[in-house]
Amino acid sequence: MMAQTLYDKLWNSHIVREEEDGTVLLYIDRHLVHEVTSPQAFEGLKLAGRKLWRIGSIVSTADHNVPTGEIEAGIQDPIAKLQVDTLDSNIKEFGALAYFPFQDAGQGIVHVMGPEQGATLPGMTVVCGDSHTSTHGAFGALAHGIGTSEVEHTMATQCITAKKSKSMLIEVSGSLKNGVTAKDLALYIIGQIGTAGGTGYAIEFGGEAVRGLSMEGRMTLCNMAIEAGARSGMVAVDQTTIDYVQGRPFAPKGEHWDKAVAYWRTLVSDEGAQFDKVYRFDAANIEPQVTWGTSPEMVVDVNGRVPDPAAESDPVKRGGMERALQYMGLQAGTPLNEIAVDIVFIGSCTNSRIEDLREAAAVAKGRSKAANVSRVLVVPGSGLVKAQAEREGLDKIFLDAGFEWREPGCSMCLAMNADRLAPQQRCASTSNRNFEGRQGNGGRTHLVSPAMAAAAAVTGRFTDIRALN
Ligand SMILES: CC(C)[C@H](C(=O)O)[C@@H](O)C(=O)O
Ligand code: SF4
Repeated sequence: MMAQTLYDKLWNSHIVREEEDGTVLLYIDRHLVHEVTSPQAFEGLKLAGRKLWRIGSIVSTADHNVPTGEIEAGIQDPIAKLQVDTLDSNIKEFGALAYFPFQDAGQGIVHVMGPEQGATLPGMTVVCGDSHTSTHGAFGALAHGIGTSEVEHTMATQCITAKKSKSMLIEVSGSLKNGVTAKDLALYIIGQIGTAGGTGYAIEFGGEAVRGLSMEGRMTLCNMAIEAGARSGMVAVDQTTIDYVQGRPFAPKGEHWDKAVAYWRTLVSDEGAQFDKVYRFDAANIEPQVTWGTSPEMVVDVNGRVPDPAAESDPVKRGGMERALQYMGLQAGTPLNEIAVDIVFIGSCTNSRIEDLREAAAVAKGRSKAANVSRVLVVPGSGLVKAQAEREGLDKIFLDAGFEWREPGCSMCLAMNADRLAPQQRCASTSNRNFEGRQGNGGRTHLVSPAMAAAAAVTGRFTDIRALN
């Protein structure tokens, strides 16, 4: 048999039917559901008098609209409240394998909750009406976002219609330097291949530097595959994957576990498998990254400078850079480490897992928020992450440093709840998108790793984390 990629294996094992033009009905194992993209889908089922095809595939939580401050008081914003209440009543009516509603101990950002519950498993097809579903590919799963009509289609039939993407391998050799994290790797890759670099491809991340990442790091990397233009990113299964999954609530148990592990170990690209495109990078060239513009590809090393549009020969790119500098309130040539920040946000499905919080806390420990920084929000990705962090005393470290310790949710990652930037406020953020207005109208977002965000919080400007050690 021909050598297969991991993507080939995941794809082939889920084909229900294939048309001559290559369109496939693809079986979906796990359907993650949040409050923003599910109301119309449930409404469609109701109108057609349909039920869920497989209740046991649905795992749900509320995340985008939930407040992260005083949650005992409930949701103040009527539109947000309606959306979250609608999810409650839909799940009550239709059922689910598991539901973690607002104020539940297991509630959290859907892409943090799924893996930590063992609801995301190797070999699965995972969908959600959310572009960052690519996160779950870290488990050797085929995972991507779907639109609301596909959410309804999946609910009704357990399938989506799809066409196979081209395959891309991004191989990173060597080991990441001290202070350089999966987030820096993700930003670096996007800086190199661009936000359209992965368009039309399913990306497999491999090589020594990727093998060396924890599951949290792999999730951060696959989370940002969508910012590189690819709907899905994935990492082959290895012992790190299996160790992470073992013992989680929805992971297989007993003899099922042994059988599952034997299968999961086959979820790697075969020796000699062919990819449509291959990129190779060396981890030794990667420094801590900071975005300077309004797209994740507008990124430089922390010790670099804001680039000069005049040096760009492509007029379209030059125009984009000029506009970005104006929006961001920056001058070409300014050293990144002289840019002062107003707000710091540590959270989002990119970087709100326990390891991210540990990395931020290691920087915050014994230090305090700089005087020019008005707020530092630390937002755990889920209730379970929050509880774990509190067991480790991380909350105290943050509070002692003058940071805010908040309740789980998407929070300031996007302006859909009460946590937002005011116009022109400059934010060091561990999230994944720095588009105009993403964190609030007129807000200025710089994407960084958790350690770099904490370093910006305590020094008041972008600072090479290694200069603090
Ligand atoms: C609201 C949701 C549909 C959206 C997405 O698809 O990604 C959001 O999570 C985001 O990050 O912009
Ligand atoms: S944390 Fe941000 S990127 Fe992730 S699902 Fe929520 S809004 Fe989207």
